[in-house]
Amino acid sequence: MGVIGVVNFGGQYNHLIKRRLEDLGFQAKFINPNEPVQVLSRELNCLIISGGSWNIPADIPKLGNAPQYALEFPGPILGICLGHQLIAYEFGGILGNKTPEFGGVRIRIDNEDTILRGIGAEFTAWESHNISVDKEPNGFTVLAHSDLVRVQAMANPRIGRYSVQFHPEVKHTEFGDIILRNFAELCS
Ligand SMILES: NC(=O)CC[C@H](N)C(=O)O
Repeated sequence: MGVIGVVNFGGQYNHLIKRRLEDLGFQAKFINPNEPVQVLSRELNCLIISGGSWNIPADIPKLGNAPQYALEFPGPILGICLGHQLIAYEFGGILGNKTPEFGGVRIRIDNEDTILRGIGAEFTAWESHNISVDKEPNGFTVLAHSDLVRVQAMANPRIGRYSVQFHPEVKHTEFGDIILRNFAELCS
């Protein structure tokens, strides 16, 4: 079984991501975003780039090597919230800041793909963001939307990039464990 690195920007839910993965039987460790991508590539099978207070693109210089991870890490990556926005931005998607969402939001699935497999048509997820992904990058498929935000989840399985705007690690997100497990199963 592979080790999952959780890139830690000090977001309020980061400890939950690690604990949930461990509860599901996977091995996880926190990663300092200043670690060189070459070191991570040797030690880890996959990465989660998680949430934090930084805003993209203004705070990109504060994200250490994470932008490079998004582009160059050889294994699968799951972006959560800030990580979702970072992956979108690095691959050429369009971000906006007109549709903040906080608290429970209804998510509608457009395409199950990998990470949303086994959930059904819709579910309620916990959100905590000001920035949003308004247009997915070329090569990515939109997996889910909400009333306000067109890209709640997206994937490019060919290059192993998956991301969600909401927080699957928070208990208030229905099926959060299924989403984390669907991703973690790609890591062996
Ligand atoms: N929770 C987060 O990761 C927030 C990301 C970003 N700061 C935003 O407001 O959209």
